[in-house]
Amino acid sequence: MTSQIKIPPYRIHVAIPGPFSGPLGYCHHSPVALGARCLVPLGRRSVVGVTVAPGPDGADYPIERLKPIGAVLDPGALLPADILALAAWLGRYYLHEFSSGFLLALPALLRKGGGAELPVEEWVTLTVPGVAILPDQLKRSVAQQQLIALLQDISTSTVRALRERGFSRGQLTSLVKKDLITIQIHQDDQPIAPTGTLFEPALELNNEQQLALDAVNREPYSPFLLEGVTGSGKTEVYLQAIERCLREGKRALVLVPEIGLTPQTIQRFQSRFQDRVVALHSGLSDAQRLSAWLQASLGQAAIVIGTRSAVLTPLPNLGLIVVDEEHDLSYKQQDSLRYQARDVALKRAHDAGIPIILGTATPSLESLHNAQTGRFGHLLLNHRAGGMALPGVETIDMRKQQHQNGLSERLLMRVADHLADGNQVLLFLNRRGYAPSWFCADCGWMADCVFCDAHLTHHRQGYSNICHHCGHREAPRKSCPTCHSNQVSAMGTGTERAEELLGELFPAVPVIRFDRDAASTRHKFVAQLERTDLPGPAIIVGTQMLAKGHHFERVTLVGIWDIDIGLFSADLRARERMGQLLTQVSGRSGRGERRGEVLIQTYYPDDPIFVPLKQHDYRTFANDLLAERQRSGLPPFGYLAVIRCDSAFADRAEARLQQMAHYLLSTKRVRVLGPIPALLSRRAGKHRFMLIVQSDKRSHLHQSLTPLHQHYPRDQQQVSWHIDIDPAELA
Ligand SMILES: Nc1ncnc2c1ncn2[C@@H]1O[C@H](COP(=O)(O)OP(=O)(O)OP(=O)(O)O)[C@@H](O)[C@H]1O
Ligand SMILES: [Zn+2]
Repeated sequence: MTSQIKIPPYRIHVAIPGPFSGPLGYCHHSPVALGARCLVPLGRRSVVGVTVAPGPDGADYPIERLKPIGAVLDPGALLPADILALAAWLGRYYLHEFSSGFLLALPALLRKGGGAELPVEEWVTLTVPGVAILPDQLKRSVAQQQLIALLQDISTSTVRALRERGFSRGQLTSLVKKDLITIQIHQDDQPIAPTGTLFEPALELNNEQQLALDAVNREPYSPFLLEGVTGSGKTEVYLQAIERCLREGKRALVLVPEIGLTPQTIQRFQSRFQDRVVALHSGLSDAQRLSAWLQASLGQAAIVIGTRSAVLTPLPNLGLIVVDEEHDLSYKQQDSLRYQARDVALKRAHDAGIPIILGTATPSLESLHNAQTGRFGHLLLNHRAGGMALPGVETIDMRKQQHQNGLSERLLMRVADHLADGNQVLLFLNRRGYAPSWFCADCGWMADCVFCDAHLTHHRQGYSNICHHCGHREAPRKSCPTCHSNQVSAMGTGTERAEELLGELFPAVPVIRFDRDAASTRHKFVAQLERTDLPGPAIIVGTQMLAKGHHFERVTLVGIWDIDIGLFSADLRARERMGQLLTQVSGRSGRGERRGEVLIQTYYPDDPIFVPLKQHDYRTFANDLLAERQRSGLPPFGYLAVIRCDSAFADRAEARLQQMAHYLLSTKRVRVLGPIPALLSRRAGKHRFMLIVQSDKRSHLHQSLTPLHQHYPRDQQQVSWHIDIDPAELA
């Protein structure tokens, strides 16, 4: 008896989570659209993958030995061709698992195999009386008047969209009771056509803004660096460039740093455009993220505004990309697939043949170099938009000052003056917690983390000593373990202590703190931001969270409490970051009607970093750094990768990197430095080493590094390692 098993005739290539360098082959009884998800067997498990084009060696494996696909989850392509191509490029370029770009492109629920349908929505429509009524007739409620006026403008909307605009369920219900609107439930997956119609008129551009806007042409791929001093009105240029893009029926993608995507930012876009704006950020639940993603990919949104991973959002007929604060560190993912979203955005714009605007007051050295060598158009806004002058910047020589916990008399007096004038003051202290160390005044002992090569930070809230690297916590010792003295206490000043001190000095003034503890969630962060809107003087104190493009209308004094530690960091980019941070933080001063002032406390007032920064000359500062980079062949004049390796056994980690160094040197295409211990040489019980790999040619770097994954399995003998292409820091 012969039984004939019929082999499904179609060969399907699927990108699957795991350490594979290409797609895996499966078979199926019918063709499957590229970009659809399917459920496939992998060992004993069943996993969700994405169908893709065959890899280089995908065609020759005998089809009878392929396993059949378990189920096809999508009727057509879920990821369009442009995103598939970009996702494949991501894995290759960043030398990571083949599937990582595809998985990054999908919202979590879709990665887990969930359905890709938009949830049903509640739609609000005006009734006949609702169309006819004059909003003023709703005498008692301003909100209801605004709601009716809005609906009369846009005719229909979802309850969700109205709530995003700040209207409440109760206000809607009142209008239903008055028979002015109806709410109906149905699903809508029809794309809309962007129109660029505005709710509020655009601002009249000043000369520089107009020149910048006019330069952003419609030609195929044209990248621009929009370098505009703080408060120069870069956002208005984005808004008007987007308006023109929507008028042509195309869509726009806007990337912002994580902390910059506040309800205020989203509102700024929503109150300008009648077209739908969809936001993608880490504050969304999985279901909300899925809904936003589907709206974007179905073409229901005209503008998508999002953080790092939004760069891979499918958007039909994309016409413009904007990357705000392009220098921001949050664009670089620091684990797993270590991509740089700004660079991915450039690649996306290039492949789509569309303009892209990178905006900032403090360009990254890479972007500045690209602009100065003509690879990017260079658009300049040298003046503040409202005609306000940039703040005066001065240093305070701490060697000559009396101080209380690091707050000098001079700065304290100026704080008091500005508060007395009814203004707000912003104090920057890049150190969270109560104090950076727990210290014995008799012998100098300091509390260290048992798992890391680092001191513990003292936190008053919760009264504990915490390691900021691994999260280890312990109760502060009351006596010194070395000399048994009881003279142990917190030493130095962090934001928590600064808040306490300022509260004692200015009991009548609210102190609003921003750091990862006081603003640990998006919600808390926004609540703190809202407190800064209350009338009257206030002190805002916090870490670099404060530096990211926030527009505090009434801040007239910015005080830099302590940045000296940043002057001596060993990291390649430490000075670049320092200059950016100082410029950005200083730029929060004097943005409203009153002239601002900036005071920088330092024990090193002669450090050359302060000379250009006092004159608001970020460019000279950056060009000095560029000259140094050129001398040493560092980016953007050469190409870098870091291989980091860690293990509970220091010798094993070091030996693994030693082997890699030998191999890499044998390719004769790269220079290798190391293995050397990482800046934090032990973290969470693991010893950490790194290898710095450098080349004058990008292709040489990739050719040398690509084979490493085959030669050295990633996690073996308790050693794990990864490659970081274009590292943001060498730490
Ligand atoms: N053409 C204009 N006329 C009048 N006011 C303007 C104009 N353009 C922008 N503004 C106002 O100037 C202020 C600063 O603008 P915006 O926040 O866009 O600056 P920015 O360049 O993004 O600054 P930063 O880089 O510091 O975040 C805003 O209040 C904005 O409304
Ligand atoms: Zn630790």
